[in-house]
Amino acid sequence: MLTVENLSASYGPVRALDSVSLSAAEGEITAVLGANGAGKTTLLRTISGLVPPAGGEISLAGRDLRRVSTEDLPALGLAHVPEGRGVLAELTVEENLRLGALGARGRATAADLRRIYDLFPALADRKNGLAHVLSGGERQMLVIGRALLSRPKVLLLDEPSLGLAPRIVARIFGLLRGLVHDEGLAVVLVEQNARSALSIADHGVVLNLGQVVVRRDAAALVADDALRHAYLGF
Ligand SMILES: Nc1ncnc2c1ncn2[C@@H]1O[C@H](COP(=O)(O)OP(=O)(O)OP(=O)(O)O)[C@@H](O)[C@H]1O
Repeated sequence: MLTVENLSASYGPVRALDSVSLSAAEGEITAVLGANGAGKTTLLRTISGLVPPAGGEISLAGRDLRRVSTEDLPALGLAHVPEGRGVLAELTVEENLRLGALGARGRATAADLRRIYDLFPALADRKNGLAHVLSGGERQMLVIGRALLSRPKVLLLDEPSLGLAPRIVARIFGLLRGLVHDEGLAVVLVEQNARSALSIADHGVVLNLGQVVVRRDAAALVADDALRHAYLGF
């Protein structure tokens, strides 16, 4: 569904991505792992057109994304949930969700909203409350739910586990796994929490200094003690 080939990107003299190749298939989660500064966020931002590529190719269902502007991506089926759980704090939970449909499809229908509330019942309980009262885990559910309202084919998720208790991470990742399985979504999951990410991922790609240093099935990566210790810290 999403294919990235030999993608490079720089910030001035800093080469943050160096010829990175990766793909994300329908119904699968590709985890992108690596230390601080490895280039994970830059990879997602370059796919989304927020950082201009210095070279390489990006295609979504065969279409060249380098020629598509960022604001047109939701309509083509690409949703990006950046790090930081940005919600509009003074809007209600439901108003925040409705924003997710706007860029891609116009107005959210009652059925669209019901689908998100079925997936994340905690949001249904708070739908008329202001987003600023949500816990960190609920905010993460809200930004994922908002992205899903555009009915993406590919979902880019940047560090969804950051700062959340392990129990909440397990719950959100479990929901994500179910969603990918049921709806055939292709997910690129950027995480520093390699252990949790690999517990739900199909494939793992490790970045180091902007380059892919390991690419394995998730289970094989977890089973390889030497790789795990060298790159993943668990
Ligand atoms: N806006 C920027 N301007 C200049 N350099 C940047 C900028 N953003 C990132 N970098 C540099 O690019 C490299 C890759 O950073 P990036 O944020 O993509 O890594 P990361 O793997 O996502 O790390 P983190 O987990 O800390 O977000 C680092 O050397 C970083 O310092």
